[in-house]
Amino acid sequence: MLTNIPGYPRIGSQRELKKACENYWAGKISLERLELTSRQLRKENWNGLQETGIDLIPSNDFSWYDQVLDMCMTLGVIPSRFKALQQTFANPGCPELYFAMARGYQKNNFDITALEMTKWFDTNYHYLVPEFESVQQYTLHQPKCVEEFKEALSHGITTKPVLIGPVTFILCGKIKGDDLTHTQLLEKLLPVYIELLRSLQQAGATWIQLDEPFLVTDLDPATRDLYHAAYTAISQALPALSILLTTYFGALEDNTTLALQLPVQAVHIDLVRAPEQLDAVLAALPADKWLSLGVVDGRNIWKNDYAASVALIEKAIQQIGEERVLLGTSCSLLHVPYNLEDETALDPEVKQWMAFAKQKVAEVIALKHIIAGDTSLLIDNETVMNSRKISSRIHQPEVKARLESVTTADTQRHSIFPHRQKLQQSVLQLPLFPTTTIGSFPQTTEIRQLRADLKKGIITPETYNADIRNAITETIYRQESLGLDVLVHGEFERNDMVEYFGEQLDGFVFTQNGWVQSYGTRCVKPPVIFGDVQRPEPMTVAWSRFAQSLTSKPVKGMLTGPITILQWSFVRNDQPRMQTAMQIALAIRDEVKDLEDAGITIIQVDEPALREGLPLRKAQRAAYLSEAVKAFRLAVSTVDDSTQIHTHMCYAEFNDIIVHIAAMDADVITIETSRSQMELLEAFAGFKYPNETGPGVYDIHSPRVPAIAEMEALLHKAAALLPLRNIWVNPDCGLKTRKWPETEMALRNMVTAAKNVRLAMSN
Ligand SMILES: CN1c2c(nc(N)[nH]c2=O)NC[C@@H]1CNc1ccc(C(=O)N[C@@H](CCC(=O)N[C@@H](CCC(=O)N[C@@H](CCC(=O)O)C(=O)O)C(=O)O)C(=O)O)cc1
Ligand SMILES: N[C@@H](CCS)C(=O)O
Ligand SMILES: [Zn+2]
Repeated sequence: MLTNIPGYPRIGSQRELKKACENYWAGKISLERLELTSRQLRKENWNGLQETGIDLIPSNDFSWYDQVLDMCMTLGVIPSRFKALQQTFANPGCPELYFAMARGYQKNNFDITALEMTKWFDTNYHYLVPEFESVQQYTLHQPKCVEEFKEALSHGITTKPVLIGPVTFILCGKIKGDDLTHTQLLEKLLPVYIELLRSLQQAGATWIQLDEPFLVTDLDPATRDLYHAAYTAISQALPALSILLTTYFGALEDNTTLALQLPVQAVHIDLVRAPEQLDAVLAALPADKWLSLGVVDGRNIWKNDYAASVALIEKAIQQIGEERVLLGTSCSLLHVPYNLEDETALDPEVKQWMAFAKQKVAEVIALKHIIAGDTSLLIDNETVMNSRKISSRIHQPEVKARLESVTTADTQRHSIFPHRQKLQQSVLQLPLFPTTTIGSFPQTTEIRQLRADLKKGIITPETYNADIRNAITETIYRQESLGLDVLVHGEFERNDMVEYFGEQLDGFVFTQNGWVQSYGTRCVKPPVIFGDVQRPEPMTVAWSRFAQSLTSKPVKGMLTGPITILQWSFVRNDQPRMQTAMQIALAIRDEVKDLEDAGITIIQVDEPALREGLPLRKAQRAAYLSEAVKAFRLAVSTVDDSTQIHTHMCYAEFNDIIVHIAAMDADVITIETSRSQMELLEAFAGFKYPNETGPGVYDIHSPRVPAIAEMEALLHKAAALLPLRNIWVNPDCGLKTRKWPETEMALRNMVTAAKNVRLAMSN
């Protein structure tokens, strides 16, 4: 029985890659230095996995920014707007083009927007969306995976290169213009894929992992044909290559036969998300195929329940024999932190239930040993599992009782929206096209340093609070002088919009170094929900009250919603996720009420992860959405009609869930639309979305300063689609990753654009 790891974290256990890339971008280190750090990180990962005894060690799971972007560069999927830049940086070893595609490029007389970024399936990891154009000619542009395979070989390690499979690569991209079909695209890409796989084979690769997570989604007949065409062509061209077709994040279900009949050596399935699929897969597995069992959770941080995993493994062994079984994690370990051993401050009782990437690899090896007869490991694990089941730290009867007493009335505002809107207009007295921002302002090095100093005890809480108050004061005045209508306090006191709340809620623990890549060099440290959640005391009220005291303009209270807190945390797996979400909703509800009582007239409850949590299978979506909407409504429906509830969402395609967005019944929703040129608003208009909407007028992910005319044009587009009094003017998302100068320039232009449109509309 071989052991298999589909992918390992790449940011470095101390986020060395983040620091190296950011320093390279800032011109503080050379390319050689960045490459040196990268080589060191890859070597550490490979050596670590080899020392633990893993058989199929991944390579090409490393990336400077994103593995989908790497695939674009490898195959030459480069949008034509980068052509001139590509000629300027013709040397394939030069990363300028790569980073420009990731981050946009606005210097040396170029002004090129980045590739779109979106969520990788239902994770908090973002990938860059490939753009396919009919004029593109694909060639092996930068065979990074071959270089990394050879690099590992030079350390004496034969790795299993990991690539995005051809069909998933196509499906996660966008075809620009409609003169190219998926079939034509596959025909163009396949020869390059085959050339790449051949190069890997020639370099000595025997196993190659092709990731095809789209196989756990609903597929139409044309897409199924793509799978047949792609894998038939690959196996005919390279019959001796062992392809490990890798699926994760769900069950194959109706794609079981399709996946198992493809001409590959082995198929990997996710038995953490979908243990029930094992029987069907074993029954349909052809006699010449191997099965890779993903039994150790790559998406969460809980220790593996060995008894449950062993039952699955033994079932597979009994039916197909040990020699055809591979054993591993459910998916790449990219989604969990490096090493639990680094956590010296974690509550020991909770810590004993947890496992990070390094521990998960050890669990895979332990399971192999148990299968080989070492039952002592099983007994130790059972003791830990039992301690979690009976721990008094987890269950809080008063939380459960409160949740049981929730009624439908608790999830409904007092009056319907038109009535609330009138009341709110008379209280708030806002102009047409009111301007606002999404909440965060630049998290400068100085602000982050303050928090670091507080943590290290270099400054006192009093000094920290005073400095944060100064930052808020300055930001309120900046917003006033920019002429914004609805202000925010800037979120300076927050390390992260989820971790900050986790730190203040019972039932959570948080880590010191549990970093996970979110996009590019940006990382998050998801808090861990281990028990029943409740709010011991107000979390944001003092900051909001202070900010409001500085101005006569409304300052939005700023909270994170229950589904987003759930999605961006590591969630307990001993009760349904939605039960946990409802407990969080009650905690947020108390905060909403306290903010209102403190005189805050507008309260924003962000739900950017609501779309991300949508089940990958359509059949499961309605149930999720109805519960997610209920959780949001429970969180906000405590307020008076005159209090305006905002919500915010980004990174999402909302067309298919617009009905549910409307059901949230927020008075105002601010959404990301600028990268798609407001395409999304057609869905809002078509559906006659009744409440107010702030379609983002500029992309905050890039330092590029948008021109007034650009934003005016977008606002005119919105005005043609929505009732004028329902339109707000705001950026796509929060400004925490931006610097102050570009932020001020962009907002000044935005306010001018709003004023111009107001004027044009009143004439
Ligand atoms: C809106 N987004 C978010 C997502 N998920 C979240 N959990 N939170 C989000 O906001 N998903 C979707 C998007 C993703 N977007 C982003 C945007 C920006 C970041 C980001 O900037 N991450 C920071 C880390 C944030 C943080 O926790 N900062 C801490 C400081 C941590 C730190 O580095 N400390 C240093 C010491 C400081 C020093 O000495 O200078 C250290 O420990 O070494 C804080 O502010 O206190 C990042 O840097 O990657 C993430 C997702
Ligand atoms: N209020 C948050 C939302 C991010 S999705 C912010 O502004 O950063
Ligand atoms: Zn956002």
